[in-house]
Amino acid sequence: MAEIQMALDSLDFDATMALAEQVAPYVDILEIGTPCIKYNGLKLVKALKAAHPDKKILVDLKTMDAGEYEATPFFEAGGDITTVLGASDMATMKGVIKAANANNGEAQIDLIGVEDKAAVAKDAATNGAHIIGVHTGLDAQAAGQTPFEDLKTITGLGLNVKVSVAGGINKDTIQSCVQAGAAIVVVGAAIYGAPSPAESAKELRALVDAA
Ligand SMILES: O=C(CO)[C@H](O)[C@H](O)COP(=O)(O)O
Repeated sequence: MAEIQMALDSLDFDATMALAEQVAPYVDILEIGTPCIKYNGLKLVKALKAAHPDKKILVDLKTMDAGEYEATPFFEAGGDITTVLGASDMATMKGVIKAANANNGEAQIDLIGVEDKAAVAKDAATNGAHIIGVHTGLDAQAAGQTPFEDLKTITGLGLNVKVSVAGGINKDTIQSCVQAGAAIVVVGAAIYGAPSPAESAKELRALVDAA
């Protein structure tokens, strides 16, 4: 069964906690988005884990250097998954993988901006990555890009890792992502931008479970 990850991309601490409360019944992973974690820091990781001990917390650090050093406190604060850029040095990725393993967590390699995504995915999987993230970022989405072809390329490699997909996923595309082999589907704007985020998350849950 594929997991749904809700991207909490607001900067506001209280709004983030409130949105998590609304969507939690329908999602598996609560993601603290990159701008949100930079703005709010470890305090938000602790608060979110305390409020939702049954959910995985992904901290979208998008680490680029000093992997183990940067990721460790976020795992210790209650994060279950942190992200590291596939554009970083393999030593950085290995540092985050080491921090994850030391804390019973998972390291996700984010392929955002990576030219040869298949090569990085293979290398990261060989080095113990837990999740490979196929990701079209917000700025690339605004330029008309989508993650769907890259998703097929990465799942087609048959690597022994979970594949996550993010980048403008909504109710019209979520089932095809699951059918293409995504173990985790990430949704941000399609939930937080909906008139009722809870209703949107509920609808997406039903679609994923039926896929
Ligand atoms: O990581 C992100 C941006 O870098 C977003 O959280 C991710 O893309 C999901 O949001 P959306 O569904 O709105 O694209």
